[in-house]
Amino acid sequence: MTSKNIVFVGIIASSSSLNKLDINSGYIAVQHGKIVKKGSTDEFVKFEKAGEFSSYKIMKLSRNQFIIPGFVDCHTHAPQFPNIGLGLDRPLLEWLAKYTFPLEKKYSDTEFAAKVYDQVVQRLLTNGTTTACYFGSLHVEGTLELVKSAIKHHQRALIGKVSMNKENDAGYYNETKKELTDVEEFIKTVISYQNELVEPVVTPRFAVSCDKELMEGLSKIAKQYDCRIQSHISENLSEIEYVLQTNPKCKTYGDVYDESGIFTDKCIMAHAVHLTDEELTLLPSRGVSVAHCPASNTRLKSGLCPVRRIINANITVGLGTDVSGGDNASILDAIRRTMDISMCLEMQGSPNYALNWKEAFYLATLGGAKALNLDHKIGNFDVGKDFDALLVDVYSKGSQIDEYEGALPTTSEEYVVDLLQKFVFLGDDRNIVQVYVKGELVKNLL
Ligand SMILES: O=c1[nH]c(=O)c2nc[nH]c2[nH]1
Ligand SMILES: [Zn+2]
Repeated sequence: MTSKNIVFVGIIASSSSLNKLDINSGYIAVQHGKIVKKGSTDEFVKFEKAGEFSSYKIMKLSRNQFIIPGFVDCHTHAPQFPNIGLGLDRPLLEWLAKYTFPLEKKYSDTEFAAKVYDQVVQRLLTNGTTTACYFGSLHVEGTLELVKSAIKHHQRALIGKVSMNKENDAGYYNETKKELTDVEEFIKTVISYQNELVEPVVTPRFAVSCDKELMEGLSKIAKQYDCRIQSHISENLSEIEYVLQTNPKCKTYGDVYDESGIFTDKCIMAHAVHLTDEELTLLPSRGVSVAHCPASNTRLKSGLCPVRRIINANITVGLGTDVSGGDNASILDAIRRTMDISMCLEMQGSPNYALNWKEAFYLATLGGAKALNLDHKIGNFDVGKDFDALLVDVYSKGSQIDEYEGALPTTSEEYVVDLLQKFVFLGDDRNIVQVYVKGELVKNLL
């Protein structure tokens, strides 16, 4: 890894809002990992002539290359990666009991944990995920291995030791007191590493595996250490039924979390497929954001999440791959499924539900950064932000995208939009030729 002062000159694309994707020819200057200057190509030429960039490495992009912000995965389960693509024949609660808890239990073995997590972090960086919000397992030491892997490979990561105190067949849970002590130990240890890219997250698995006493204790810890909280909500109808049965005084699933102090502006909830109108008012009133996980919602037959309805309710939304309920560890896949699921809902009669590719790209970048409360640092290329970025080559050698001579428009404005569109619909890790996190080069195919 090398961190130099670099100026990138060429096509630069990033979102400033859901409806505004800026694609320009120009330059971005990066110093000590931060964006210090940007502007047009003419300005670059002027500054270069004046010697302003004499201490910088100059990267001139080719006609088929562009720079975009790194992808943000707002929700994935690192210990479940060995199960990716397997065991997707059961609905959520049966799937957890049959495949997921038995695998996650194995992370009491720190050697096993270290090996898996090293692969997981590298896979995500290869896919262009510069920031990931991870669920670990129940184990302090095992989940610290994930923290160490993220630090080693220089990935920006929010990492939670999973909390559960309700008995299950796998015996995969803790007594409440031990759980609260373990969570504090985990948080203190991560903070003691003093790594600027990695932060701990309080992580009650969901209200099926955590009782009110535990959730109240966890929300106090989150407040004490000023941590984010992540969990799951309203993914599956049987899950909702169970939560309401076991919390008879609550009218909605959201009330269960809210009454335990979980719902704050530092809270990220995965799924939210079946939210009621009351919950669609409650979540934004508390500043809760949602990680939209279209792959697992389909694979576990949980439902078609009405993401446009959630966005219209003023809830901040990012995307999650949710491995291994989700079967794909790339945010490009989450972008495409977001478009597909929202289009299915539109075709079933919900007008204007479909998200177009520019909107889905926003959710994968700035939307995710906002959902994780990281948009002051990442998500687009505003001056002052950290340089988390992907250098994409649409026609890189061996990629899936073929170049058809004369097929794309010749005006440069249309050409660059089409290039980005091709990547969003067809690209994969072979097109992501460089990945930068806070200015450090963490993947290089050039
Ligand atoms: O998709 C999911 N994956 C999980 O591991 C999980 N745990 C609770 N709810 C969950 N949903
Ligand atoms: Zn999940």
